Amino acid sequence: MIQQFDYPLHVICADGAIVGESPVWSQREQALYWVDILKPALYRFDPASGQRQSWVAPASIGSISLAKNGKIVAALRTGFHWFDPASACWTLIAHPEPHISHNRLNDGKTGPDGAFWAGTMDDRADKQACASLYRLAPDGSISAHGNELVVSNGLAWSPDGRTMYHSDSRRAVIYRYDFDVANGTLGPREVFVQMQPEWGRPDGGAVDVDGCYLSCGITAGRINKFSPQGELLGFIPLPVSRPTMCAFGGADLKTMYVTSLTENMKPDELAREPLAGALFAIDMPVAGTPVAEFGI
Ligand SMILES: O=C1O[C@H](CS(=O)(=O)O)[C@@H](O)[C@H](O)[C@H]1O
Repeated sequence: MIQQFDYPLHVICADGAIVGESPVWSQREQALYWVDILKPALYRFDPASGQRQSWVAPASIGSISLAKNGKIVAALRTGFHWFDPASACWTLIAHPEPHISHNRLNDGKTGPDGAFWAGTMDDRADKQACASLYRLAPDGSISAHGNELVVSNGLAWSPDGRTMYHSDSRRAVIYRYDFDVANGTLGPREVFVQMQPEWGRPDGGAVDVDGCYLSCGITAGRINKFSPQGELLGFIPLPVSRPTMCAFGGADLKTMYVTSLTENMKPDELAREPLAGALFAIDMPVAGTPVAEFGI
């Protein structure tokens, strides 16, 4: 039986982001970072003080990861970059696809191997399967781990680090791979979930301490909760139709932050959804699995 989970939901920021994405919780700072891909901008929110900061990014910013050196790794359209919040400087690390001008880097996350995993997406309206998944190692080298994707998305790892989840939003499929933490390598790709239309397309995801995969169902206005076996257990309804990514935060990792978008929404849809593009916080009964920081 599929359950509806009505957990308390709070609006953190209702600025109408173009494409809000990549919420990342900093345990060290007890603060949340996230991006608006197309603005393009990086944000920081301190729940204790309510204070917000923002930085303009030099190109579309698909995702970010915190790094062990206190900086941020960013997946910009122009390649992987370092961002130093202290100096507000962006520095190129490497570009995986300088030859494909219509692609941009999209969803990304640091895995339990300490590397930043991020994939690309076809940014054209008529999307083709020309995107790939990349691993940026702490030494700055890049390796490819899958191609013929349309919109790479949904990266997350199981609590023991031995399973990696990854989706292709436009193929409406979530994959799972055995993950070798010591070597940062993947086993064969397996279908974890083939989405039903009413569940939405699979956007960003996160894993809780029970090993359940929570996936933003973009266009369906919900977060789908899947068991470690890929069974739909239920969903969290949202006041917006296009949630983009979720991440656990708070001192106990029991706050789920959720970003959303307004891109390509028609005026009547925007009128019906005054919170489109907002950042939300949901009080969760089960804590999330901590996300690793980039580096060794
Ligand atoms: O991560 C993203 O995913 C969405 C998914 S979809 O292509 O709409 O299915 C996309 O809208 C967004 O631009 C992108 O950043």
